[in-house]
Amino acid sequence: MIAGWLERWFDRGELRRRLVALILGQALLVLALFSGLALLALSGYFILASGLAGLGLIGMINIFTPGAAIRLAALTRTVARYGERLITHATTLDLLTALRMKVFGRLLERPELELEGLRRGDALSRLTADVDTLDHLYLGVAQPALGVLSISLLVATVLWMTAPELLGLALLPAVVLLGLALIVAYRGARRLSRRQGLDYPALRGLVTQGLEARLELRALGLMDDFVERIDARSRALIGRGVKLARVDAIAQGLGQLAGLSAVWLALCFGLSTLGSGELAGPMLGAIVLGLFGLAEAWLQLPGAFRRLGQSLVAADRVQALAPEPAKDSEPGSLAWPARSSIELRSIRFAWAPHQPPVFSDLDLELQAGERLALVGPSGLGKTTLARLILGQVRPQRGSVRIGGLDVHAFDESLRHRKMAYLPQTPVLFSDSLAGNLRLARPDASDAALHQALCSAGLGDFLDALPRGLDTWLDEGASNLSGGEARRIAVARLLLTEPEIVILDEPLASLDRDSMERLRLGLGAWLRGRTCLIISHQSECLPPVDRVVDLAELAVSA
Ligand SMILES: Nc1ncnc2c1ncn2[C@@H]1O[C@H](COP(=O)(O)OP(=O)(O)OP(=O)(O)O)[C@@H](O)[C@H]1O
Repeated sequence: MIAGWLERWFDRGELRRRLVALILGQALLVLALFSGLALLALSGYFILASGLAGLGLIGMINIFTPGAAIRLAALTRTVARYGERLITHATTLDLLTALRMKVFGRLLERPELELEGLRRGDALSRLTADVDTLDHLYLGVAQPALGVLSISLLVATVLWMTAPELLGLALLPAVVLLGLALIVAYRGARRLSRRQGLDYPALRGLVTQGLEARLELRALGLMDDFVERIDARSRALIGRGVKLARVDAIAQGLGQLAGLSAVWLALCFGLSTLGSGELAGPMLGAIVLGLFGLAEAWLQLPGAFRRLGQSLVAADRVQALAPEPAKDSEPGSLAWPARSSIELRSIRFAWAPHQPPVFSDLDLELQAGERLALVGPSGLGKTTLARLILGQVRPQRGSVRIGGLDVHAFDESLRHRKMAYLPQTPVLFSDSLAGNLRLARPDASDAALHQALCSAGLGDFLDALPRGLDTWLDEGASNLSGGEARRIAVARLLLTEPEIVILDEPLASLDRDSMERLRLGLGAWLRGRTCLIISHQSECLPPVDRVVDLAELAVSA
């Protein structure tokens, strides 16, 4: 299971490079566990032998060899444990770093539309948490499980050689009980973690929504109801946490019972056979304390199996959010055509199979360098059309061609460089004004930024800012008016050099004066570029060659 998952994310070379470290770490862990066990067994032997010799029940004993062996075991345990931690933690962190890079790399390969969904759905923070959970998979699950299995086999072999009857009478029942503890831990954690994984984002989403809509909720008198909903969700989440803790406690209890039952059973049956001379007293002491050491090691297992359940749920989610890219989705590698005309032919597009199509048979053509205004009432599909041209979504039928070539044949980064898009609600980052503008052109001089702001009609606005280009913009540009934020986004666009420009409501929320200034600035910049301007009304547009009403286009289609 774990091996299959690892192979899906890492190629054999990457795994082989880390394999030596992983094997060395595992060997050191087994050595540390074995030394701990030997320490207890030897102590048991030594204490009983000394006691019996003191009572005169056995003859002289050698105290030097067991004493030296105890010191050696204690020293080995400490050094092996230190080395194991050092090696395995470094390797696991290294693997996790590589995994993170791969997961986020794959995410970036997903279509933009899906990424939008991820951002909204809080999926990214869940993904980060899930990748972090995966460090348990080796450190908290595979490694202790293999280590404990190794020393359990070792103890079974020693018992088989020294007191074979204890194998069936003491060890076997304890192993059955331990198996039960592991099943409880694994199944309980898997079931509850899956639900918890859904509850956390739902609660976070609800709290964020509540914070964003707090003024509306207050105005409508719905705040108490909303708080009650958050409360109910968090109570459900806490309830699941309590259940998980209960499962954990039951599994730990069963695990402890398994270990201690091995000790007690070995003691009882061992004592009963002492008289028959099958087992010497000091040897029984070694076995009982050795089993005590094994019981201690077994205590790690229920926790490891609980983490296995949680990690596998996390692994499934990571796999689902960042699946392997389909083999046929190789990015195109065509060069950009000399003439950037746009041609949409017989387009049928629906957002989802069960939804009515936005377009059922749409044709539209823009000559290279032409400036077209697309007008029409809200909800008719103007933005959808822009996204089809940008290649963000694919039509179910028909083709979108740029310069005669399919838009998806171009590499995505080339498309981003050659096609600029001003969305209806552009995003500004919490950064300085200059930082926001330089996203479009990192090497732009202050003079270029100043010029872009003036062309967007923000010359006076900039002059009035005490800190000028260094002015800080709050998250979501909340310290700006809607019109200012929109024009800053336009200024950012003016710093780019695209062949095709799509502007979604560029002059919305502006007064007549600002609109006039922006029309002039945009008009000069758009010269020579193929341009599609989307608007509700045919008035208030930058100068265009042609106006097309989408309502007529869609009806005539
Ligand atoms: N991401 C999406 N997922 C599902 N449906 C969508 C999505 N975006 C838009 N739609 C639907 O597609 C239809 C066209 O929407 P679109 O935003 O393209 O219209 P519009 O003409 O640009 O509207 P407006 O002028 O109000 O921006 C609408 O019915 C809308 O609900």
